[in-house]
Amino acid sequence: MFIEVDGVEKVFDVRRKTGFLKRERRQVRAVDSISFTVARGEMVGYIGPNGAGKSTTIKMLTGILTPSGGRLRVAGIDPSRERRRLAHRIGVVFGQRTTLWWDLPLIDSYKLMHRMYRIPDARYRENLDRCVELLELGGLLEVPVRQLSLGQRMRGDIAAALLHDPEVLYLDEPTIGLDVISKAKVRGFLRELNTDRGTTVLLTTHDLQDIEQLCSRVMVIDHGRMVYDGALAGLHEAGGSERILVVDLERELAPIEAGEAARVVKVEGPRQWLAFPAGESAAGLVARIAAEYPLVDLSVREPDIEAVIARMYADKATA
Ligand SMILES: Nc1ncnc2c1ncn2[C@@H]1O[C@H](COP(=O)(O)OP(=O)(O)OP(=O)(O)O)[C@@H](O)[C@H]1O
Repeated sequence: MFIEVDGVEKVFDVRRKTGFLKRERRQVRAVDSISFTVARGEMVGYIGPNGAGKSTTIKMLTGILTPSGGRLRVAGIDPSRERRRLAHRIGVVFGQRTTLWWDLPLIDSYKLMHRMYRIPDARYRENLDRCVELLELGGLLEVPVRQLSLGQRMRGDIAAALLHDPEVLYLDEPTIGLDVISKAKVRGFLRELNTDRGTTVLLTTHDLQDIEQLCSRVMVIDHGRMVYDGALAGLHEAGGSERILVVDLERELAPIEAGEAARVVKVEGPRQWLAFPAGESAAGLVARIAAEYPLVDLSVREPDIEAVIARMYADKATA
């Protein structure tokens, strides 16, 4: 297995000031004995609520943090022991932070990485050309990073993480704050990277559509523990989660009757909200409504991860 995580834990010692001289010592178990493996070429989503332990896991996989217990291997390497050797084989993108030099034109950051990673010239050129083309960076190379939009900067960061041909790419919230078009570009690129080059991808996100469009497998962590590992459809089933179809009709009408497929949960003038199982396609439902009602516009809202996980617990508690 390319990534092996076996009973890995991370405990932080936290000191908190509780009074003038008083300090309280507390331990935070950020990751609590998790185990999983990822095969070479897999693209896996890693999701969970805020503070669940996702970033801590990624930091241990890159070697930035040393586990408090358990066993961890990436490409056969113990990340925290041989962080520099591993660095040549992995790429990391933190959506909320950039690895690019803020004041320099984008191309200068790439030139610095070329030297830092000692990437052979031909390989550097080839990878750069490919990223510039696929991530549409052509017109941006001479622009200082601080002047790039968030979406442009994110594409710039993804290219930076790939110049040294990593076998695995860790992405922490790569679509956070991006508009619909930028999201589509980033997702398209990642899909291609995974299918064409076989790069293993571990993707942390709050956007279930990232997972839906990219990953056949999703792992869910909550309070440091792995609570689900499987297909996204199975997660929706386990959580009984629902998507919401919002339809605008020509005029105010009685609640739409969609039979078993969906139920109206809200009506506001000509706008109606219908809940339907998240694992099912909206296409059939939309077609049926369009055939019988004067439909003007529609949109689909995804369930958020917090809601899906909360429902999983609610189901377990009542089971
Ligand atoms: N350096 C640290 N020192 C102390 N506690 C920490 C440290 N880093 C993380 N934690 C704690 O560990 C827990 C897990 O944090 P982590 O950042 O891994 O969560 P996350 O799932 O990535 O959350 P988010 O989605 O908000 O980024 C949290 O309770 C956090 O406060």
